[in-house]
Amino acid sequence: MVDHTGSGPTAASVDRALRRAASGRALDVDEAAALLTARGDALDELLRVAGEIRDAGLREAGRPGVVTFSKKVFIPLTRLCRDRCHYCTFATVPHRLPAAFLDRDEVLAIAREGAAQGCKEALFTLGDRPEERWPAAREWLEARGYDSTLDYLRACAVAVLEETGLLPHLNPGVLSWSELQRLKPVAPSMGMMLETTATRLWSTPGGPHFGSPDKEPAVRLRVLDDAGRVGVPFTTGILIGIGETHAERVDAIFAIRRAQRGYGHLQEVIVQNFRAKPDTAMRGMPDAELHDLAATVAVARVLLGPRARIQAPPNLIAGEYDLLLRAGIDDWGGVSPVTPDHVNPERPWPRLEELARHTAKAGFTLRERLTVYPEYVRAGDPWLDPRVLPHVSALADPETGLAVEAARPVGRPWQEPEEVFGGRTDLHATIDTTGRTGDRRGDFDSVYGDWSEVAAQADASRATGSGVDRAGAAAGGVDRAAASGGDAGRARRRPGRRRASGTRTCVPGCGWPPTTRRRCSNRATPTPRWPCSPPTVPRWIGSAGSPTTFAATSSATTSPTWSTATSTSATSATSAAGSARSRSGSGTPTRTGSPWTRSPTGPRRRGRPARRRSASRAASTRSCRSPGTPT
Ligand SMILES: O=c1nc2n(C[C@H](O)[C@H](O)[C@H](O)CO)c3cc(O)ccc3cc-2c(=O)[nH]1
Ligand SMILES: C[C@H]1O[C@@H](n2cnc3c(N)ncnc32)[C@H](O)[C@@H]1O
Ligand code: MET
Ligand code: SF4
Repeated sequence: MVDHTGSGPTAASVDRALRRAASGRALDVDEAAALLTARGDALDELLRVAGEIRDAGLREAGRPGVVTFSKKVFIPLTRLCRDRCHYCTFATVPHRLPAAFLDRDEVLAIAREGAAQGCKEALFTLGDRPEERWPAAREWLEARGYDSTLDYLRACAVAVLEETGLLPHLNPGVLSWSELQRLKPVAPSMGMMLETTATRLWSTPGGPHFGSPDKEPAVRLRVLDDAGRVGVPFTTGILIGIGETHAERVDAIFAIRRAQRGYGHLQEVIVQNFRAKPDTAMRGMPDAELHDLAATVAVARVLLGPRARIQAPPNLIAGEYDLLLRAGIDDWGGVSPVTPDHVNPERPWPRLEELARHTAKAGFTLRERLTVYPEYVRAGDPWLDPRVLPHVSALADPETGLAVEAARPVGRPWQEPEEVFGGRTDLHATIDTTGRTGDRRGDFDSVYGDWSEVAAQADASRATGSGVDRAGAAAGGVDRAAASGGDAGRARRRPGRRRASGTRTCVPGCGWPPTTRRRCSNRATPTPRWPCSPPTVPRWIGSAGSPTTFAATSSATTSPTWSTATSTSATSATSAAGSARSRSGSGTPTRTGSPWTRSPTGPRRRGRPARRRSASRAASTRSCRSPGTPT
C-alpha cells in the first residue's frame, strides 16, 4: 500500500515504477502514486515517458506534434449555486449580483462579441441548481416561465446557436440521464469535472466539498457513466491539491479511465491545479505546486494512454508552458480573447500569439479545435445530434475534424422536434422488416463499449458476490479492486450484464429484453415513453474509445514506440483488470438478448417529442431501464 505515515514511497519504488512505465507495463495504484512523488531526474524521466505516449497518440490521430485549444467566450449564466465548495469564488450570494441570471440579451451580446473576434465556443459555466437554494433564482426563472436553471440553459444554448452560430459547451454541474438527453440536441459537448473520488473530502466537516451535494463522488461518477450512455462527447477532469492523498488522486484517474473504457465519450481530461483565493475557507492552503501538477499530468498520460486528450489550463500554470507540454498534455483548453476565466478571474488568459509562441518553442504546433474534439466531429453519428450537426459542420474541417480557423460562425436555425403523438409510425418497416435482417446490429462488437471491460466487471462482481453497491463501487476506496474496474453498478446497466446476473428484470417490470423495441407496456411507469431497450451505449469505434491499451515494441526497451493498435499488453490496465479479463477467456461475454437497431438518443429519436418535463436528479433512475439499474 501507499505509505500514509509521511515518509512516502522510497526512491527505489519510484525507480521501479518508472521502469515499468517506460517498458509499457501495467501500473497499479501504488506504483502510480509513487510516480506522483517523482522529482529531479526521476521527474524528467517520467515526463519523457509521458511525452512519448502523447506523441504516439497524436501521430495515430493524424496530427503529429499538434497541440490544440478552443477559442471561446465564457458565459457565467448564473453565479448562484446550491453547493458550497470551499475553494470556489465563482459562486456568490444574490445581493452581490445585479441579477440571479444573465438575461438572454446579455448572453447573446457576449456570444456576438466572441463571434466577431473569431471565437467558436460558448462555454456555459454555472452554479448547480441555484433555484433549490436561492429564492431569487427561483423567482427569476418563474417570472420568465422556466421550470429550472437547466431549462433556461437549454433555451440560451438554442439562442446562441440560432443567433450567433457559436457552439455551446455546457458545464452546469451534475446532470441526470434524462437531462443529458434533453441537452444533447443543443450542445455538441458538455462537461463536468470529476474533481476527486475522495468521499471523505465531501463527508467530513471542514472538507472542501462538505455541504456540496453535487460533489459527492458517487454522484459525479454516475454522471460520467450517464453521459457515456447518452453518447455525449464529454469533458471531465480532476482538481488537484484540495487535500486528497496521492493514492486518492490516482484513484480518480482510474475512475476516469474506467468510464472512458466503457463508453469512449471522454473527449478530454483536464488536470486543474487548485488556486487558493482570498475570502474562501481554503485561503490558507498552499496552491498546488507546479511540479506536482506536471507529475500528475504525466501519470494521467501514462494511465490513460495515447488516445486520451489531456488538458491543463494555460492561465493557471505561471508561465510553465514547456513543463506542461513535456508532461504530456496535448491541449490548452478554452482560451478567450473576449471574456475572463470567471472561475479564476485573477488569472488572465495568455494572448493567443503568446500561447502559439510558447507552444512552438517546445516543438509543437498550436491549432484551433472546436469545443467537440475532432474524432467525434468526424464520426458524427451517434455523438452529434442532427439538430446541432449543421452548426458544427459549418466550422469544422471535414478532413481533420479541427476548426477551420478562418471560419466565422453565423447563426442558423435550430429545429425543435415535431410533436408526433403516438410515437414512430414507421416501426413496422424500419424494425419489423428492415431491422431484423441480421441477428444484431452491424457494429455490435464495438458500439456498446468495451466488452472485455464488461466481462472483467462481471467477473469482479461475481468473485466478490457483490450486489449493486454504488457508493462502494463508484466512490471506490483506493483498493485494487476499485482501480481494476469493480464498478458493478455500471456493469449492471450494460446489456451483457443481464446474462451475468440472470435474474434481473426491467425496473417497472416490462420484461426487457423481449420488448426491447417497444414502449414500456407498464402504464405505471412514470416515464413510459422510452423504449424498453438498454440505454444507448454508443462508443467511439476503433479510436477515441477503444481500449487504451498499448505496448512497447520489443526493439525499444528504453525508448519504446507506443502503438495504439494493440490491446494485449496493458500499460493502462491494472494487473487486476488484466487477470479478470484473462479469467473470462475471450474477454467477450456471450450475449443473446434481442437485437436492437435503435437507441433512444440523437438521430434515432428524430421525430420523437422532446421531453418537456423538468427532470430531477433522480430522473435517470425512474425511466424504463435495463435490468439492475441502481436506484
Ligand atoms: O475557462 C475555463 N474553462 C473551463 N472548462 C472549459 C474548457 O476549458 C474548454 O473550454 C472545454 O474543454 C471545451 O473546449 C471546463 C469545461 C468542463 O467541461 C468542465 C470544467 C471546466 C473548467 C473550466 C475552467 O475552470 N475555466
Ligand atoms: C469549473 C471548475 O473550476 C475548478 N475550480 C473552482 N475553483 C477553483 C480554484 N480555486 N482553483 C482551481 N480550480 C478551481 C473546479 O474544478 C470546477 O469544476
Ligand atoms: N458548478 C459546476 C461544477 O462545479 C460548474 C463549474 S464550477 C464554476 O461542476
Ligand atoms: S465549484 Fe461549482 S458547484 Fe462548487 S460552489 Fe463553485 S459553482 Fe458551485
